[in-house]
Amino acid sequence: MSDAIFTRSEVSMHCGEDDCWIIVGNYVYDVTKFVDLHPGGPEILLEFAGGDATDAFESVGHSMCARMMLTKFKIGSLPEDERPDFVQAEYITHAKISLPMAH
Ligand code: HEM
Repeated sequence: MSDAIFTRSEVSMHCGEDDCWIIVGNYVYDVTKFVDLHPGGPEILLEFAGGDATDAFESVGHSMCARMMLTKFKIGSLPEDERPDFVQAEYITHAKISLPMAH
């Protein structure tokens, strides 16, 4: 299931509180069930519904716990030509603790 490829355009169709996908880095996450549970509140997550939350997710300084949590919602990846041009930190890719890679 997490081998699936979704374009940014496909992701953008899942933009409601009952169907909420977001992009963080190279990956696509279905966070529908998490929206109401988000410690930062549902509204802030819904602002990014169907869109790219990479910068917002990183700039808040989410804990390792939040990063591990994110991996549980992964449903697929962006096509290679739609991926951001940075190397995804391993803690998101494999849900294991490691230092972010240098750009
Ligand atoms: C689905 C992805 C997300 C997950 C799994 C997640 C998870 C969490 C968790 C576990 C916390 C508690 C503090 C911590 O452990 O770091 C938190 C806090 C917070 N999150 Fe998220 N978050 C997500 C997306 C976002 C996005 C896109 C934003 C947008 C800016 C955001 C904004 C915040 C803020 C502002 C807090 C701090 C709340 C406070 O301390 O009052 N989160 N998040």
